[in-house]
Amino acid sequence: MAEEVDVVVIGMGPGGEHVAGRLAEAGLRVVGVEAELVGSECPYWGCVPSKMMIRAGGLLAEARRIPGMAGAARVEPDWSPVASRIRDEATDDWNDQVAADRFRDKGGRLARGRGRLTGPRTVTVDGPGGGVFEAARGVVLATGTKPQIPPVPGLDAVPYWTNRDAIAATEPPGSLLVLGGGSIGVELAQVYGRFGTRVTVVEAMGSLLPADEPEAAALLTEVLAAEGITIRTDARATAARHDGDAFVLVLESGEELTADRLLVATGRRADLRDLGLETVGLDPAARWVRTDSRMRAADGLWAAGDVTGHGAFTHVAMYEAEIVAREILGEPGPGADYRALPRVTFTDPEIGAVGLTEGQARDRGLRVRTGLAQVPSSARGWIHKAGNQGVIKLVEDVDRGILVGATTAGPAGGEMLYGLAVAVQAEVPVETLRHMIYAYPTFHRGVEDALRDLVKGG
Ligand SMILES: Cc1cc2nc3c(=O)[nH]c(=O)nc-3n(C[C@H](O)[C@H](O)[C@H](O)COP(=O)(O)OP(=O)(O)OC[C@H]3O[C@@H](n4cnc5c(N)ncnc54)[C@H](O)[C@@H]3O)c2cc1C
Ligand SMILES: NC(=O)c1ccc[n+]([C@@H]2O[C@H](COP(=O)([O-])OP(=O)(O)OC[C@H]3O[C@@H](n4cnc5c(N)ncnc54)[C@H](O)[C@@H]3O)[C@@H](O)[C@H]2O)c1
Repeated sequence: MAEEVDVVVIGMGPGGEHVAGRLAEAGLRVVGVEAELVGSECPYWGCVPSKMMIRAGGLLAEARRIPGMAGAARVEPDWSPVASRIRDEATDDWNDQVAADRFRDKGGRLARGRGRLTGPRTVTVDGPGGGVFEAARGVVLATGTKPQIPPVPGLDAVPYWTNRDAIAATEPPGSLLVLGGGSIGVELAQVYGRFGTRVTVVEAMGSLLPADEPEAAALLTEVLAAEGITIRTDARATAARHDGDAFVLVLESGEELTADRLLVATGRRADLRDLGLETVGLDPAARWVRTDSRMRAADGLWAAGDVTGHGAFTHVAMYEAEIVAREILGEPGPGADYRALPRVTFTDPEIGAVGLTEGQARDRGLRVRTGLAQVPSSARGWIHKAGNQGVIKLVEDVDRGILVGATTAGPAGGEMLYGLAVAVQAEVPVETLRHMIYAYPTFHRGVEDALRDLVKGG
């Protein structure tokens, strides 16, 4: 016999946790289904512990900048406080009791196990908290993503790391090969490098962070190389093996790269095969669960987070989850709008970006004007000196006279982004941006320089 509830949420990562908690607090009968840990990737193996690692690596880098600026400093990296902080403060030793209790305190019911659709508004959960649930209002899919492992011959037979192993490591490896120079690859490469690991990043495309502005990617490449990281772009691995203690990646050129560990960070993908999507008329072989702007995937079925393919970020998961919550509760509010989607890669320099890159804007047929400013040339960048590398790039849709994208790379690059995200979202005219006051001497005052360059270039 199926048990009747109001809503079943499959997957309790940041997206599922948000929508399930909101609906339970509103008094609905909500079942949250989770196969692993409530909270999932972000707090246990992603954003939070990786940013703790980055904070620690940043402290080392700042200390190394003291000579010539503030005296002398001897830096002795020690991974143990980082590992302890991740174990004790971030993850409770990968125990989700606090998160599970938080959901129950809101009135939700947690079903531990693997959920799948077995018909419209029907979910079967296999596991200790299992059962069959009829969801009167509907079902929310928030099942996230998993690492995408490329089909490199031999890779499936070697004990490579994914982000989970790199986050849970109790000591830094002597050497590390990082396959993939995207966000995970560059963030973790820099951290481990700062703790003394000899790091090589192998990226298939022509640059690191290939989805970002080339100016930002070039800057990051220069900084990482200066820190001693080896970067191989346009590099395709044709084989992988594990010889005794060492991992070997064979490149197309025949060159062999060797290290103590191999981290695979080549993107993430949704796994829709076992979710029973065919029982509601959707394609289980699809790459993502496609939704309308109200996050509706089918009648009585919504999706939120990584699984929708709009950007694998916690802020996207929570944004979409909030739309689903409003839809189910009948609350007014706008549908999803990704024009000003912000993203920050937390390297040093941080790479902030919002909206379209120049390339994306041109591909859409927009008439584009760009403006560029170098952070070291700004008053604050010059004052900052050591570690001041950065660049600000603006992308204008000339016909509308508004910014459609921006990149802010530099110290506090992620924080510099905020004003530009508002400008893109609210379509603030470039003329207005040019004639406002930028506090002196902030890093974001460099935006004024980039605006000047934009107008000059036009
Ligand atoms: C190393 C790393 C660093 C990151 N850093 C950042 C960052 O700084 N900022 C940022 O915004 N994002 C960051 N991200 C991305 C962020 O973690 C994800 O975008 C976010 O976790 C997505 O949330 P979600 O709810 O969509 O899915 P997930 O967090 O993937 O959660 C999905 C949950 O669903 C469960 N599940 C799946 N299928 C089933 C099923 N059939 N039944 C029951 N349960 C199921 C899974 O067990 C999982 O717990 C990072 C990711 C990684 C890996
Ligand atoms: N700061 C953040 O917000 C943050 C941090 C980490 C991760 N994330 C999220 O997690 C997602 C996954 O991160 P990711 O770094 O794994 O993916 P990614 O898509 O950012 O980068 C993957 C990289 O691997 C490269 N690649 C793919 N196949 C390859 C191969 N066979 N050989 C060499 N290179 C190959 C790609 O060209 C790409 O540059 C990100 O897209 C992002 O949305 C966000």
